[in-house]
Amino acid sequence: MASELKNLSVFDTSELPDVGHRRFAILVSEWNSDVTEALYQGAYDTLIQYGVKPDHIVRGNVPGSYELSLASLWFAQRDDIDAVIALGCVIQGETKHNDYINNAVAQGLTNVSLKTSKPVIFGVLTPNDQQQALDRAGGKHGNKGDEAAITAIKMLGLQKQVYSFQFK
Ligand SMILES: Nc1c(NC[C@H](O)[C@H](O)[C@H](O)CO)[nH]c(=O)[nH]c1=O
Ligand SMILES: CC(=O)[C@@H](O)COP(=O)(O)O
Repeated sequence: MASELKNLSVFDTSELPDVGHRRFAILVSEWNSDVTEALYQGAYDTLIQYGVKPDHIVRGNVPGSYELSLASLWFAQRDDIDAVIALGCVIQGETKHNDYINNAVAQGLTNVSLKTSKPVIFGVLTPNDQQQALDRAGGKHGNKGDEAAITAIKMLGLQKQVYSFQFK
């Protein structure tokens, strides 16, 4: 569903799990830092709002979104990390470079989540221009960081359900 039709900061919070004991890594790309810092603040604030302890959140900075995959693997392989939130903003340039980055990051983060069996959330904006980015980093379409954080929480809830479910 396009962001035009669904605000990134509006979501169902009726069945969120207790995450008071859960630990999160938030990775932030340094490219387009005006946007990615807003994404980070949204993700951090959302985690705190829904019960995560401040000292259970670790931040890591990467040079660009392409590096999010490897950094996510490093954190996800730690026993004391339950979920990873990867934040970036890849703005379309003059060449196809953004396509290669976006495809690499999307596949890379997916691979990390499947390799580690942990939520690794794709919080990377892939806008055509700066305004589209700002609209999705606390602007009229909400904040992708909010969405990424609540997605991590919901996936941990599903993970707990899956591993605790018993047929009668
Ligand atoms: N143009 C953008 C980049 N480019 C840098 C790459 O992500 C990577 O760091 C470089 O290719 C070296 O491996 N990164 C972004 O996050 N956003 C961009 O718009
Ligand atoms: C994807 C980017 O914005 C950056 O790598 C520059 O892209 P381009 O050289 O295509 O303008």
